[in-house]
Amino acid sequence: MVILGHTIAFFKNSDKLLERGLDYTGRTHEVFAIQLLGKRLYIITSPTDVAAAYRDNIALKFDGHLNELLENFGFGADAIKRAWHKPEPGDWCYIPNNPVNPQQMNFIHLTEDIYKKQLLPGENMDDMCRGFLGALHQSLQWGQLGHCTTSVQGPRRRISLYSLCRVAMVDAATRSMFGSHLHDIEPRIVDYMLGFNDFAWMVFFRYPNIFGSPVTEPRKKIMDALKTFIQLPEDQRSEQSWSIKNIISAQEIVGIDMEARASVILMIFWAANSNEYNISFWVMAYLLYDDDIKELVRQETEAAWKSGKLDIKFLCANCPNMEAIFNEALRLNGGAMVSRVVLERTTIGGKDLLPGSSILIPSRQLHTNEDVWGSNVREFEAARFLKKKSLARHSSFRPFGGGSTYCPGRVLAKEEVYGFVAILLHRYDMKLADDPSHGGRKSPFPRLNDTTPALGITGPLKNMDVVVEMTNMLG
Ligand code: HEM
Repeated sequence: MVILGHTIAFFKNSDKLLERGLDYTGRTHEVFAIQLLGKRLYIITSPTDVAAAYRDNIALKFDGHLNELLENFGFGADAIKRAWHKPEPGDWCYIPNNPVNPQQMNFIHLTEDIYKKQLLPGENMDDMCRGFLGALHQSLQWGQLGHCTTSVQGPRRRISLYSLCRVAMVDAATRSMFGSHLHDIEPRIVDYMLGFNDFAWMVFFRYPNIFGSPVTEPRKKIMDALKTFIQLPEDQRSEQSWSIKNIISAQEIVGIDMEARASVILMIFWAANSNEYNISFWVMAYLLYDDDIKELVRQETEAAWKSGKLDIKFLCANCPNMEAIFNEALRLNGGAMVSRVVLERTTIGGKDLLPGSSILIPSRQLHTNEDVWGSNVREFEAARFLKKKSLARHSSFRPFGGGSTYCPGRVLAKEEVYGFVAILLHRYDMKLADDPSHGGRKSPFPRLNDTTPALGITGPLKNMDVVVEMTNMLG
């Protein structure tokens, strides 16, 4: 086994470092290791090894990794102890027939259970999606687009696609979880979430805080707003989602401090926001750069409008071209690096993994494995997932992770992104604007920002936006 690379190379360009690792091992996709902040990280990239790692819930556990995450987000030792404590009769946190926690789970597992019940398909998920789409119907109105507009000429305006996606999607996710309460407490909550997400990798990878990190201020502003929200009497949180209400009740019972309470909500709030605006940006960009595909998807999505109302279930079940493009966008831009702590000696791909180290499953390297995807791995191919439907279930396609932490928001995410695209294409004629800085021609397709460690869907490189000319079709 080879010990490669180092911390600086990882933070400078994690993708390049991992590609160097693959080259070093002859691109066989065998397991290799790097040293990161003094710790050994095994990199797992072959489809069979990935499937084996996700199956191994004993030696490769997420719970070990979760403690690190909780600490990074603001949990102290007392809160961690309380959060893992399973209520037993006579305990301070034991309530017989507890309606919030009928199975008497520890707070961590109860929280996971609550957000799964919120996010997996069912009534709670539908409620959340309704809140999200309701917010989009408002924020995507012609008169509300000032925040992303660079110029207006009669019925036409020029907009920044990236700004549109960032603000509209984060605003909608915030309202779907907290109603209007968090906006009322902190009117700049969307900006702060965007600022936090731009540098959230620093929190995850414990980036050394030598010069004061850019994630500190947005994190503090969000935490302050969440602390105020949590302490509101319940009747003043009337628009909150089912899961937020239940998690706050569970926190009160277990008695963790306010910093830890707000940290839990921040983690979930962040998970709901960290991928959606970037994937919406890429899907829209692919459509805008190919008029034929855009027209195909417009016709597909238009069929889901019934008497002026969008039928979201119909939309998600009847748009094969949209589905193929969504998957291809996830494949090319999904950079999640799923991590597990090695708790017991175990073997993956014939290699012994030692306790005390961690594993990393980098989806970018899975999604560009030529043995699986062919020689055009780095190219966008709109029909790739249409031609071979089984690719969507391949072990080397992991935009939503897998195993015990398989993204519970994956179905909701699809409804939200499809809904966003369907509303835009229904209301507006959208086309690429001529770009004066490119001699009046269209700007080149934006490049993926692969320069910082990715936690999910990555955005474009700084200053590589898509400028769009929009015309209002609804008058
Ligand atoms: C295209 C959009 C999305 C992508 C690509 C995505 C991706 C992921 C990935 C890769 C993980 C696993 C992380 C790990 O194992 O370390 C994850 C977990 C999670 N996601 Fe998503 N996600 C998306 C949308 C959403 C949405 C909309 C929500 C909620 C509204 C959400 C909530 C969560 C939660 C709560 C977890 C943690 C699960 C756990 O640890 O048990 N995600 N997501």
